[in-house]
Amino acid sequence: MHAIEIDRLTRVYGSVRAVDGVSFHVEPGEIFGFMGHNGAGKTTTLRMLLGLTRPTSGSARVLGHDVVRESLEVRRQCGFLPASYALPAHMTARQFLHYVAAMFDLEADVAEARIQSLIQLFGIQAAADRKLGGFSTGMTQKVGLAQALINEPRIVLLDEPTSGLDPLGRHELLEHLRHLSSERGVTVLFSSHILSDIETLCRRVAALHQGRLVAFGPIEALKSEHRSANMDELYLSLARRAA
Ligand SMILES: Nc1ncnc2c1ncn2[C@@H]1O[C@H](COP(=O)(O)OP(=O)(O)OP(=O)(O)O)[C@@H](O)[C@H]1O
Repeated sequence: MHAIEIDRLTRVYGSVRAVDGVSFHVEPGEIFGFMGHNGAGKTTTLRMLLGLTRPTSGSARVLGHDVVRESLEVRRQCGFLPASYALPAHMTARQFLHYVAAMFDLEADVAEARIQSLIQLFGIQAAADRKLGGFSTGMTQKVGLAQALINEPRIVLLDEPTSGLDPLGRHELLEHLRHLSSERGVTVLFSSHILSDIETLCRRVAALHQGRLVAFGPIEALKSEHRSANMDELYLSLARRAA
């Protein structure tokens, strides 16, 4: 069974085909790159996978569950880091993580243990009891990733997780994702327009351009097929062919 299976998924907004007949699949435990420039349809696809946006047509399954009919089960097994969201400035990181744990109905002692280990995993012990309002972008991303892992998801969907991070923050985040995949077998769908991050982290990708799938497969094979030396060249070549 594929971890994620998308079949002719489509979402139309008026005259805009935000996602247009997209099909691809993601294997369990892989870090899969989902690439495309602004407006390509990445966020809309992720939202459909989580049951937050209803497909106009087509279907998708996450761990075998239909994303429309079984969206609660899908959300129970997924972690999600949205592209941008406002953390509650008045809460501390620890309070916020407890709040998210309560939404997943975690028992108090289970929540406590998980929060403690996530705080350690992301190295935010010193800031855990400070208010989120004063957190830097990098610290905010760490808390965002910690909340996405609170339910010990088998799949994490990350929407532009490295944008706004400095090189050290980016390096640390990519290391965390590698650890999740290799040590815990978590499947990571890594959506980004920062193609170098995708190249560093992922073996296989799907590329969207104006809502349509323009490539799917191993990066190395795509690069040689399109005679591209790097990811930017590859994406430009794919986009030109699609135009
Ligand atoms: N709720 C909505 N109403 C109308 N149009 C929308 C809506 N959501 C997305 N769109 C349109 O769908 C297209 C795809 O948007 P989407 O946010 O999925 O792209 P993206 O690849 O995530 O881009 P970005 O990297 O800029 O976030 C865009 O043209 C966008 O304007």
